[in-house]
Amino acid sequence: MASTKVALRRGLLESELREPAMEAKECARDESRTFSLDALETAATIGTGTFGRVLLVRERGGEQRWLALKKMSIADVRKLRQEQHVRNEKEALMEARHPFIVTLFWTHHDTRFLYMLMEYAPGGELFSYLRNLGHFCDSYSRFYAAEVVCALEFLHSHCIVYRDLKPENILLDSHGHIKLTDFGFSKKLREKTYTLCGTPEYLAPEVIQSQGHDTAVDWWALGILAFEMLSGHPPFFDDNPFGTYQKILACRIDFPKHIDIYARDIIRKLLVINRDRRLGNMKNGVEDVKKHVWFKNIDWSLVLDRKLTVRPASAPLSHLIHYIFFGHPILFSFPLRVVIRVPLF
Ligand SMILES: Nc1ncnc2c1ncn2[C@@H]1O[C@H](COP(=O)(O)OP(=O)(O)OP(=O)(O)O)[C@@H](O)[C@H]1O
Repeated sequence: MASTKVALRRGLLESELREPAMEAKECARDESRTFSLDALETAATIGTGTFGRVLLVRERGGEQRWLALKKMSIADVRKLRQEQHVRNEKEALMEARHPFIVTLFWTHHDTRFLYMLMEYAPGGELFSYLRNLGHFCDSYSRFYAAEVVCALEFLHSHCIVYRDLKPENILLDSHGHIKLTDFGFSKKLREKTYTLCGTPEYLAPEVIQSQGHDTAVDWWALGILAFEMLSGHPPFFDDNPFGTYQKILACRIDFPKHIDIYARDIIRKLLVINRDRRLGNMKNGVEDVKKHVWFKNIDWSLVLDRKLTVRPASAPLSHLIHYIFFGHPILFSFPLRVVIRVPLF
């Protein structure tokens, strides 16, 4: 059922923005540090986005640490009316210091560009691994889902709704742990919000129906992500967004046969149209998610310390041999070996 269109990086929805004013003043993210563009040397372009590019940089004569510099054209941001999203991204990332969220060190602007200096995640996007492998096994999916749960728990405790959970926005660090990125659609919630934004396949029903939404949309998106990791495609998909929305609202989930019963159960409980009955959004909040039987072998105290490993039980013999000889978590071995994208020079 996975259409070739799903294999492409999914486009974002344009939201209706009402605040055209550009706020672009310099901001020192780290109290003890400011940076200077002149002191940064560029090694390569990591990738390009809608309004600019992300560069791999490091400080001349400073620590030899690699950093990612997102450079956005002010003209393009204005043309596409994305000022509010840039502002949202900065506001959320400045507040969100967490092991599973990419760290923003510094922001800056000149007459033509806005700059965001961030932690570099050398493993690239989870999306690439997922598309290369087709789908992940139950253990890998649970591993990534557990780290996402911790990141969402943190964001929601700071009243930040993320609104753009998908494999393209989950980067991996050099040890294979996640770093959420792309906070353009995130928002500090003061009350319910109404902006239509996100990626069609990941939109919660209440967003499609413009009912006003809150952090519950991230738990819906976790259900979509878990399904996509386990099956290789999202549960609701069509050739055009309207068809996708109809399928989301119908909420008929066809599970591929290989998906484990506990995984099916948590996905069903996350993909609940009535958000008052959606896992993660009920009285016990995130605890209901953490206590779900799919996560029964997860030691949550290890997750935050980035010490969770994946048991090689369901992995091929080669994984097991690697694990026994090297004592590394399975993440370091084929197939989810993290490809570190630092140029050799
Ligand atoms: N901190 C980072 N470390 C490593 N790679 C990064 C980092 N931030 C972004 N990238 C990569 O750089 C590329 C461009 O990212 P950018 O955020 O500009 O655009 P995008 O998310 O791909 O698209 P858009 O801006 O249109 O949503 C992507 O491939 C992204 O994975």
